Amino acid sequence: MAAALKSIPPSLQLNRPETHFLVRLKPTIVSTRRFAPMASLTAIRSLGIGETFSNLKKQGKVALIPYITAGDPDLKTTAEALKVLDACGCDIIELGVPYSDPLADGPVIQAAATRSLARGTNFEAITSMLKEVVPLVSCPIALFTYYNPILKRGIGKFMSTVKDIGVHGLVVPDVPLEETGVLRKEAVKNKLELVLLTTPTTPTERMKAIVEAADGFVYLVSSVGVTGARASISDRVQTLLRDIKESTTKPVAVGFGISKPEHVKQVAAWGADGVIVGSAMVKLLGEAKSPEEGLKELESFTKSLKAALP
Ligand SMILES: O=P(O)(O)OC[C@@H](O)[C@@H](O)c1c[nH]c2ccccc12
Repeated sequence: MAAALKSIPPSLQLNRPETHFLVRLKPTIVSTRRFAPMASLTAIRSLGIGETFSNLKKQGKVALIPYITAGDPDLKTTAEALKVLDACGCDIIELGVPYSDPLADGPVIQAAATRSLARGTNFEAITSMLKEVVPLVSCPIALFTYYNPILKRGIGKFMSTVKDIGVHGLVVPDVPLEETGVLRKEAVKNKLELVLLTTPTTPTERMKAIVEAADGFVYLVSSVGVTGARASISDRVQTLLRDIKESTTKPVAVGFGISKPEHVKQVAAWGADGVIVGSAMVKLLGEAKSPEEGLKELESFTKSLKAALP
């Protein structure tokens, strides 16, 4: 794992409130949730990722997108954390599938993956937890996984499993652009939005190809290196956002290093459609004295970030 801390290998190109009054399954309860208008009483599905962004844009709002590692400190707490994040007004949630060789992750998320795997978290346990929780969460969830676990299960099988649990999107940081064709075809077939990543060192033509192929949103990695809270966010992000927005009308969300309300405010002011916060959230949950303590800290931290966003 220590090796993984080295810089990312060159090949590894990284690459809410339409409130619909809805009669839920139990017709006695009416709730204001961010769900698509229901065709029937049988299916409750939140809005998709792209739809969420377009709703926010109409309201002049910026998406708050937390990332947490599934199973850290345990899956029960992950289930609670998803509900807390949703209740605090997060607009999309990235849920990470723990992986043994997370090349693009810094020490906080690496440690979270190690803890989660050590507890025996596996893909099957994550999907059964999600089957329970997704209907209770009003914002779309994007499953975050490295490419290898997808290949291990078979792309088609993986995609249909993910669709069946009601997840809306997929973020695969290490899929080489050249291999996104197959992944994207299966994702589209299963109505999943495949988010692709561009970095400060991605050549312009390659960035344009990534942006063209991305669904849901474009993930702009704010800085070179691995994930992890930074003291400040490089003002290069402003230029990178401008360059990307010259090539697309697709929403662009910025991640890497964002860990304070002032970061969130700054990145939104630079024109981001969404801000992604991972390591700072993962640290609160995974390193707290108890799961309850972690959930409490997650709630107040998330509220502070939400308050800083337009
Ligand atoms: O942890 P940070 O610095 O806040 O960055 C978001 C990041 O955690 C999340 O989007 C993510 C987790 N693992 C990744 C690997 C590659 C790219 C992005 C990620």
